[in-house]
Amino acid sequence: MIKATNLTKRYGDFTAVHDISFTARPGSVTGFLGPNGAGKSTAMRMMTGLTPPTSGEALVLGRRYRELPNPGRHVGVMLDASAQHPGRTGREVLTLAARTIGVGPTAVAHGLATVGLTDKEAGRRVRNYSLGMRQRLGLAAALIGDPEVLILDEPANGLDPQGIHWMRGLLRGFADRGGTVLLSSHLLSEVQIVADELVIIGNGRIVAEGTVEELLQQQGTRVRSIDDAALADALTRAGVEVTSSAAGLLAQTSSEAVGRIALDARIVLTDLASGSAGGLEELFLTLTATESREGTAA
Ligand SMILES: Nc1ncnc2c1ncn2[C@@H]1O[C@H](COP(=O)(O)OP(=O)(O)OP(=O)(O)O)[C@@H](O)[C@H]1O
Repeated sequence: MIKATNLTKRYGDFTAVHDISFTARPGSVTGFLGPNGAGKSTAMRMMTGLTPPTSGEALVLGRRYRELPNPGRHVGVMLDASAQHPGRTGREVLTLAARTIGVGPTAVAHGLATVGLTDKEAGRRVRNYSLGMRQRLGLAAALIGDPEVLILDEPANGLDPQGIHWMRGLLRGFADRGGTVLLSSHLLSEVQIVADELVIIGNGRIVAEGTVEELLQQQGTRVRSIDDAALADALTRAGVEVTSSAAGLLAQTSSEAVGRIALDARIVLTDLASGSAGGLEELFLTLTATESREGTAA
């Protein structure tokens, strides 16, 4: 697993990562989500021993990354897919990665097959790769040591919808076999379809975390019924805060509580869902609004 405890990084008087603590667990895909400049890459660099924290610590499989014996056999890392040597072929990049951590050449063919790069593509120089192909190659390099943990910075960047769907299957399978996955993105849509748990970061701080369902529940419950006025009345009488909009009623309680109150009032529900009409997108924008460039400029 990955455990960050009070992880902080300061550059002069600028704090890029401020006191973040979270755990990414085996068997689940944890999405690290935040707008540009939120501190995701800096946090991942600290987790993989590339940047020393100013304070706090990040442990991977119970140790600091640099203290892991042959870390490539335990932790697959992809921080910058475009950093691969442009003059080498994909196969050369993977062969070098395999040699560095001491795995045999069969791992190269297996890695290429896993990420769907053909023999012909593997023979081309990386400078001629599309961004999506580089991401696939980066993933193959991260997976080559058969690690238990994956730390991936913006792995879906440059992938087309089919590519994102494919990556989701790959990471899901990895997690289902007991692996731990931490992946970052600035796009909710990318993370939402892949991740079980979300850690949302804005301006270096964690602003929300939990499963998609838990985060949606924080926004309340969206409900429609055959008589919204009567339902709003019943909810208010039960002490639940209710607001009305074109999308129906938004009740500040769980969907179970709304269902029970409607049952008691004998009102038929026609629609019941966690979260506001804007869903997680609205939550993400609200939580990170004051932290993002647009929020700061406004
Ligand atoms: N070496 C450095 N020196 C000074 N500031 C830095 C350094 N590295 C990162 N920062 C700053 O820290 C902040 C967080 O950057 P980081 O790259 O971690 O963000 P990010 O969430 O990964 O963003 P993006 O989605 O754009 O990749 C930014 O304001 C960045 O300019």
